[in-house]
Amino acid sequence: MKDAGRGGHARTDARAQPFVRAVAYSLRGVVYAFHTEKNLKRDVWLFTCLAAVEWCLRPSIAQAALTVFVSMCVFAAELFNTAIELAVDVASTWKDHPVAGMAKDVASGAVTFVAFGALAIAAWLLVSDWPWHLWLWSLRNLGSVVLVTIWLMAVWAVRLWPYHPDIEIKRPRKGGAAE
Ligand SMILES: Nc1ncnc2c1ncn2[C@@H]1O[C@H](COP(=O)(O)OP(=O)(O)OP(=O)(O)O)[C@@H](O)[C@H]1O
Repeated sequence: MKDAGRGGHARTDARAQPFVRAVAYSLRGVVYAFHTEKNLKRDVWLFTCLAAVEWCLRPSIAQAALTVFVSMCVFAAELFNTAIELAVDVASTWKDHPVAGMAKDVASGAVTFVAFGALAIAAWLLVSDWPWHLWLWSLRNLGSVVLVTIWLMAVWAVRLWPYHPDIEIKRPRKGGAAE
């Protein structure tokens, strides 16, 4: 990693309120992860499919809120995993070390746990809404549609937010050759 943290932080206006700065830093990290991590990109599409299903089946507002919360947990778990991977790469200087490998495996195990929980909840919601009806063009449970759509737009806003890699993160393990 070249000039990792401080160089990028210096670009955020130092005169900004601490809260605004904190949000800007968080957004920077989230945008980085959503542009570089294949798992997060896949999760965005999975959540888009889930939203489409909810537009059609129109679950109750409580069920829709549950799916939004669960998807937040999945995204958060992926973000923690990404942070841990980066920290481990820096700590191990991209060299093989059994502890570094184990740390990454544990972090990815945590994501797997959350993902299975999310799948179980999605399955339970689908089963509990049986028999399914296509409510796509009706006004039924409109609050659910609004909630899911707002969260979907927020997720896609982060995914499509212009990403300017102001730091260079090299992960030689993936490319094969270490520098
Ligand atoms: N420094 C290391 N030393 C030993 N093993 C490692 C090291 N880095 C990664 N590994 C092993 O390779 C696996 C994949 O690591 P990598 O950094 O490529 O993650 P990734 O493919 O980006 O994972 P994810 O798909 O969760 O983002 C790890 O789970 C770990 O078992």
